[in-house]
Amino acid sequence: MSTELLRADGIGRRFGGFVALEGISVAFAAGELTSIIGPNGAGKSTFFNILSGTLSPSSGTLRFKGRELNGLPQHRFVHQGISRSYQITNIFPDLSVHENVRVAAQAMRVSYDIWRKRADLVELSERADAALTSVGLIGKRGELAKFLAHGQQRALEIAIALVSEPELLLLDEPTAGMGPEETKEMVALLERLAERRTVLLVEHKMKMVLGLSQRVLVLHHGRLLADGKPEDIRSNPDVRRVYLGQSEGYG
Ligand SMILES: Nc1ncnc2c1ncn2[C@@H]1O[C@H](COP(=O)(O)OP(=O)(O)OP(=O)(O)O)[C@@H](O)[C@H]1O
Repeated sequence: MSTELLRADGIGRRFGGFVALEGISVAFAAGELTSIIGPNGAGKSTFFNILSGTLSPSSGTLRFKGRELNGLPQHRFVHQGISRSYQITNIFPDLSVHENVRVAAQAMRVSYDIWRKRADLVELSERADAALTSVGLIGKRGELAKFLAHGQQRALEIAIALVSEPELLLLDEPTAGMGPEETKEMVALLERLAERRTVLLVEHKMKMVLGLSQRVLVLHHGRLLADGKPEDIRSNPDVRRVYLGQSEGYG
C-alpha cells in the first residue's frame, strides 16, 4: 500500500474578488510522479505555489505526512521535506555551478555560525556535489553558471532544489524554453530523479507529461477537472474539450 505524503483539502485561493482556485482536494502518494496540467490561466501556478509554501491558500488545509502546513513560511516547508524549483532562473550567473548549490545548502542552515568548523563546510560541499551528480552536472562544477546551456541551467535549478534532500520535489515547468533534444534529456533526468523520490511538476507539454507521469491532474478555471492515469486523461472527453484548439495537442 502506498503512503500518503501530501494532502490538500478544499484548497481555494482568491485574488481580490477573483477566484483563482476553488475546492481542490487531492492526496499525493509517496513515490509517484504526478503532473499538473491545464490551459493557460487554469490555476496551475497558483496551486503549485500553495503546495510549495510560496503562497498561502485563502481556504482549505494542507498536510504533509499528517502535519498541517498552513501558515508556515516557505523555509519551513523545506525543513519538512518539500523543496521546489523556480521557473524564473534562480541562479547566480557569476558563481560557479558548485558554488550555486553550496550557497543554497548554506542558506538552509537554521542558524549561521561564523565559527563554523571546517568539517561543516566540507559537508556542505559534499552535499552540493551529490546534488550535482544527481542531475548530471558534476563534470561542470567549476564552470560559471552563466556559461551553461539553457537545459543545464534548468538542471542546476533542480540541483539547488535537491540539496535539501527533499522527500517531495516540486518542479515548475522543468522543460520550459527547451527544444526537443534538451526536453528529451530533461525527461530522462526526471525519470531518474523519480526513482528515488516523490516528484510533482507543472507542465505545458501535454505529450511529454502523458509519457512521463504516473498520474495527471488537470485544472480548468481553478477547479480539478480530471485526475487519473495518463491513459485515462488522454481519453477523457472533458479534457479533450478544454484542450481543443490549443496549440499544444495530445501529440
Ligand atoms: N497575484 C495575482 N493577482 C491577481 N490575479 C492572479 C494572480 N496570480 C494569478 N492570478 C490569476 O489567477 C488565474 C490563475 O493563474 P495561474 O497563474 O495560476 O494559472 P496557470 O494555469 O499557471 O496559467 P499559465 O499556464 O498561463 O501559467 C489567472 O486568471 C491569473 O490571472
